[in-house]
Amino acid sequence: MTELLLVPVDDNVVFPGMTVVIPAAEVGPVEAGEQVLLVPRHEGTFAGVGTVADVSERTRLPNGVTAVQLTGVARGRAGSGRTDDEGRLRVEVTTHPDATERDGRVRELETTYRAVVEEVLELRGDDGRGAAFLRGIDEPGALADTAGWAPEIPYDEKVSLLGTLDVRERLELALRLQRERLAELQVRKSLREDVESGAAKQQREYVLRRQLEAIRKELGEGGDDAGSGDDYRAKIAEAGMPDHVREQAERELARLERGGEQSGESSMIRTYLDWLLALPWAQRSEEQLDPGAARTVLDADHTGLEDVKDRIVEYLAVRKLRRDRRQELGLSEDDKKAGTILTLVGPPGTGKTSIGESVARAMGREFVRMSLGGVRDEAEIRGHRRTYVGALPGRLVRALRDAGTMNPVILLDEVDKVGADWRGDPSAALLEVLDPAQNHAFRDHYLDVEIDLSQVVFLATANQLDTIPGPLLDRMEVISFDGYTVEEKVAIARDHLLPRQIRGAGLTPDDVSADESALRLVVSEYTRESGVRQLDRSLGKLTRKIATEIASGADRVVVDTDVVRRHLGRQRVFTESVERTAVPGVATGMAVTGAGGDVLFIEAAAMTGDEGLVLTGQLGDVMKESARIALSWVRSHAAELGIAQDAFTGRSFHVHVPAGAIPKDGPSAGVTMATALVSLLTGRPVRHTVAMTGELTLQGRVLPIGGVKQKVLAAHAAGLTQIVVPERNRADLDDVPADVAAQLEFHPSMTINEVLDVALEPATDPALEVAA
Ligand SMILES: Nc1ncnc2c1ncn2[C@@H]1O[C@H](COP(=O)(O)OP(=O)(O)OP(=O)(O)O)[C@@H](O)[C@H]1O
Repeated sequence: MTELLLVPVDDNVVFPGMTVVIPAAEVGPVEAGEQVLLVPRHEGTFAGVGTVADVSERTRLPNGVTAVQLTGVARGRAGSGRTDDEGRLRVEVTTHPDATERDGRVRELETTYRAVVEEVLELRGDDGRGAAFLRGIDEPGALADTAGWAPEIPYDEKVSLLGTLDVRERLELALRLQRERLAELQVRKSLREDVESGAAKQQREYVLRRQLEAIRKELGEGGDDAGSGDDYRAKIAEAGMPDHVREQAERELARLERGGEQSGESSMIRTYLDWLLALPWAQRSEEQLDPGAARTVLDADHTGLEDVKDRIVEYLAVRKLRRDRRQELGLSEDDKKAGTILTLVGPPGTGKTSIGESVARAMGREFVRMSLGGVRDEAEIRGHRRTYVGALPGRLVRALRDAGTMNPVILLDEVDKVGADWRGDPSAALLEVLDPAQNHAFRDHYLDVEIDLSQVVFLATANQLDTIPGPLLDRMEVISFDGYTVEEKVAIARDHLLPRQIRGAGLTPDDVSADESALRLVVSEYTRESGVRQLDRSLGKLTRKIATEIASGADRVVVDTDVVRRHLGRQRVFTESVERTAVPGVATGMAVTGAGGDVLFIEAAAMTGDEGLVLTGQLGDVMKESARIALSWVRSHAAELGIAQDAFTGRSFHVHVPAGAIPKDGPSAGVTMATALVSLLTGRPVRHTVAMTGELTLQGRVLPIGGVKQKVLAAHAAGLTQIVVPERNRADLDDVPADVAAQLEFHPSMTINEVLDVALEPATDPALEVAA
């Protein structure tokens, strides 16, 4: 214990490691090389812990005062004291150097502390010196003490920090203080930015307005003619608005005129009036509902899709009868039979959007497409209130503006991709829009007037049903698009896609013609899809190449299989199953993925290990369960399957489903997984002509699944001919087009044993069975 001169430091805290300069008169009689105890003091009250400091030198400050430079060394606590001859207080001091051991928690605190302080430094516009200083500090206690430098941290907190002798506690405290400091800095920064951007915007607007005035003057237009009150008055009078809307418009106009041009509100009022005027209040298309004529239009635009067209024509016929016989049927004026909306569901590129367009054409109405993909916010449908900065009307109002009539066909595209989050549920807004009891008085938040949507025909499209919100689905009448057969695709290419591509490439039918075998080649070897998107793209590529030939002087090109191969290059889609199923352990399944029907190859492998089952390929929980069921069933029937019981001991099994082919309905891969495992364990390869689907139970029963038609079409397109489906899906096979069904052999199965009988090559060599 040593006796040191006590030097009070008023309202300031000097930490070990800090250097301060204090007027010599306040310090007292000390020489370089001596030590003193610096103790923080506030309104006469001393802090409990101070800092032992080295006196390094005396300097003369620019103002002539002599000062002493002191550097903090360690924490120190004052014990008993006495007043010396010169009236100075000298105290017994116990020093408390920092303990240096570091445990995991301290290390963790250090890392977090550094990260937080770096962020603080960045916000404060550190030039790198602060960061370098921080890096130079190695001891955890000293690191915590760096909080003592922060000007934003109040005296009391600094005193507590100095008084915290335990290094870990000190770090915890320092971290809390720095976090608070960071939060405060962040708030200040965003406030500053808000103010700046607001001011910049206003300034910009002001400058632009001044320029506009100058330009008008230059043009001799004087004042502000365009968009003036009179101008609006005339437009409002002509717009044919319903009374309540016109009154609202006039009220706003009066506000505009009262406020004068310079008022900050005027541009907002103008924008609002422009939007009100943009709606086609008085415009209607004369509706045609002749079913025969409609059918002609639908047939002209689309090949195939007979069921779809039938359903649409029925819908139109019902609509027409209800309209014409409203009185006889005792229907109210409101009843438009718009309660259900036709929803076209199916894989991409199957013509859902384009048939929607045809429906509009058939009904003699305008068509607008309103994409709902990724809409999460109710305000996107219904607009933002005008009080919201940058407010705009919602998509419905914009759709009506784009349509130019109040009775268009509006296609709600991708209803299955509507999401909801904290900003509100867009599907609730949609429900209101679609509800005939409410939609004659739809209120957009921005326009804030009632808009009559009851004349609009709504259609919807979706890739899948399962993600459509339930209450919406209740209102929908679903029409499924299951994808096209090879022959249908060829016909679509010949009648629609190719002629359009030919025109698009600047060619005429005199320049090019294509034979059917060439189109079939493009369909089957260059595309793999349920719809016709890739097909359209491939034909586009082909016609562009031909256009180049014609432009370079060629006479006329007849597209045959050679031309296709020359222009489209190597074939893209292989009939893979022959190759893939050549080895035991691979089975061909059928699935419906987000892109429609597809075939997938499920692979099984075994290795030494005790992990039981390993699954790879981004499988959902349901698929993982299917795989477990498959393995359990195979194990429990090993003997009858001719699998040695020890085939399972000390071995792990690995089931892989290639990415990109993950079925939407997880359980339908059950039989395929079991077949792959049995194939692996018996060494019997799966027949390369067989494709299968079905849910498997632990008892080995095969349960029905969905999407039969889509799956069968995909298997057919992939060149498979033996199709295994659950017995209870037998009825669904009627949906498969007859020309496709004629080329396939179906095997409805009740049990997995029946599946295996069809799927596996016979056991050839008994030795193989054991070897696996
Ligand atoms: N049966 C058909 N007859 C003629 N053309 C078709 C047919 N089916 C699709 N098409 C054409 O294929 C293209 C893709 O169709 P469309 O964009 O309507 O698909 P979609 O089902 O709406 O796809 P998505 O779900 O991705 O929106 C369009 O150019 C469309 O005209």
